[in-house]
Amino acid sequence: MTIQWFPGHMAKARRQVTEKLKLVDIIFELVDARIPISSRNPMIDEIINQKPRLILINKADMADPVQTNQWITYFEQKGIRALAINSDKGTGLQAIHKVTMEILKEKWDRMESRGIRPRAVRAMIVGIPNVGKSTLINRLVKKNIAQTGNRPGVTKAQQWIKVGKEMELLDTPGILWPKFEDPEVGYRLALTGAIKDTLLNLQDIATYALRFLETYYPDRLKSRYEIEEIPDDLVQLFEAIGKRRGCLMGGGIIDFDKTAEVIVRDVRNVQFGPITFDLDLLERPAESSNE
Ligand SMILES: Nc1nc2c(ncn2[C@@H]2O[C@H](COP(=O)(O)OP(=O)(O)OP(=O)(O)O)[C@@H](O)[C@H]2O)c(=O)[nH]1
Repeated sequence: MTIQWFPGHMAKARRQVTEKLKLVDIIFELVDARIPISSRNPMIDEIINQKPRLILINKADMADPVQTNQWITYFEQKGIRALAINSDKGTGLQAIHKVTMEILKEKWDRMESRGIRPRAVRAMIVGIPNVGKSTLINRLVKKNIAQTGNRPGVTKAQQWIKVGKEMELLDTPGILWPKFEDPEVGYRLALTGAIKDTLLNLQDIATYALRFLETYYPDRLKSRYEIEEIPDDLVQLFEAIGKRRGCLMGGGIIDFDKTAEVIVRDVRNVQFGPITFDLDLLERPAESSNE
């Protein structure tokens, strides 16, 4: 899905999530394991207010597992439970219900002490575009409900999807916008496929990826493109990769656009192995004042 986030659209998205909040006991906030902070909505705390929440760090198969564990600790130190999952394969999903019941224990105990019979937990998934919301819903219900229930122009009541006997999910997830203001975050969103390529210059995105790989994963960069030494000069690096990958125009001149495309595609297709891009955001003042 392609979304342009105009202020009006943001207000509408926010309103839709806020309206549904009162229907659920808990929010499942889906983030991308490669960018657990950059893939969060900047106003999420304000939007979901005091509602209990579980952060689901999705696409864990594409991220560095050591980093993912550190992110889980990070969130838990802030008092938010977090789980690493892979919605594509269904890994880690079994723990969702158990942890949800731990989060909601007090509320459930209170209900029980007032003689209210235990009922299924009601939950809603929220997250930025492409983070895997529909995949997760489909996995949880093991059917292809999420997409088919979402035809435009079809007026429908709020639908609940049963996940086992003990949980019910809203069939439409809440789509929230990512942080746009920070260019670094923008590149990371582009590299993980959360925003359209046309929003940023492809050569800039590729340059960002190369610099990142050079800094944190130089061996993976060298081995992917069979380069002995990474040249300091960016043009030379592009040329070396372009030559290796046959990105040439007439006369043997390197096609920089094509080379950029190859690099970005390789990152998205995990050709450099699992990578976490949010390595250095833990101490950002903007983030800590947000939480
Ligand atoms: N490798 C991997 N891919 C995943 C995982 N979860 C989702 N995907 C892929 O990510 C892409 C986006 O998934 P969707 O479920 O369509 O994401 P969404 O959040 O519903 O997207 P919007 O409808 O744009 O809001 C798809 O190609 C999925 O197959 C995961 O855990 N691992």
